[in-house]
Amino acid sequence: MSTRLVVVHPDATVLAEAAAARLLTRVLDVQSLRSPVHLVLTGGTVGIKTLAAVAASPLRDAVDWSGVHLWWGDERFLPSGDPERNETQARAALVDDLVRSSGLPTANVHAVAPSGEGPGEAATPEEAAAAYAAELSAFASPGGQVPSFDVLLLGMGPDGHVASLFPDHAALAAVGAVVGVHGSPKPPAERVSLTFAAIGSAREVWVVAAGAEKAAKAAAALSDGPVTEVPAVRAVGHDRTLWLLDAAAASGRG
Ligand SMILES: O=C1O[C@H](COP(=O)(O)O)[C@@H](O)[C@H](O)[C@H]1O
Repeated sequence: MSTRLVVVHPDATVLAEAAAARLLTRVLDVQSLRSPVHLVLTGGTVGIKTLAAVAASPLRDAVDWSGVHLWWGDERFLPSGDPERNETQARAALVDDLVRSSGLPTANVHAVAPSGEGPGEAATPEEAAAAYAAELSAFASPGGQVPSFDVLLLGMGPDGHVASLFPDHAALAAVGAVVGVHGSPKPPAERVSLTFAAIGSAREVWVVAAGAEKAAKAAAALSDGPVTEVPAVRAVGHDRTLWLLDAAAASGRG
């Protein structure tokens, strides 16, 4: 049975540092049991702050990064290197440094294809989604569509979206592992996202959120509100779900 734990930190900085320490400890624990480790990164304010805290932590040197694969829960469908791409921000905060200095193989960094016409680029979100699904499937656990994700990080928007699954959007009902998203209410309009099926297959899902503007939707998700209004309610890990909040984001709970 899946368990849920809510942990409240005083502010966004402590939240990011605690989430980073927790993530590195989890990787070390998993590496003592099995290899490789599959981690899913998130974009968003606290998500990227958490990656920067991982980069700054002395614990990162205890991890065998050659046995870690990095994936993304969603991507903004934009050209390579665009500053709004989750990949670009994660590379700047952590990933490029791990490749440069900590032995993370470039082949273990599984980004969603950027928009464009060149090699490794995709003309539409659907084309990028299909390529990402194929990459996930190449590392899938037996009988599955995606790898057995050890930790899947998600940010949550003030509207309750997770990954690129927005309230009242058709992508909430998508089947398969990955969906191309059009008409996102948050720019850019075109995105690529893991589906709820893929998110729910992760061993652990960790939602990281900070700020008073997230309080109402965090409270709604934690009291099992309707998924069409608060997609984050379906951010549930197979074994465990962690909600890592700052005090402001937790302030809407009764
Ligand atoms: O657009 C996105 O937004 C969310 C949350 O962002 P935040 O800045 O409100 O924390 C993020 O989790 C998601 O990955 C991203 O594409």
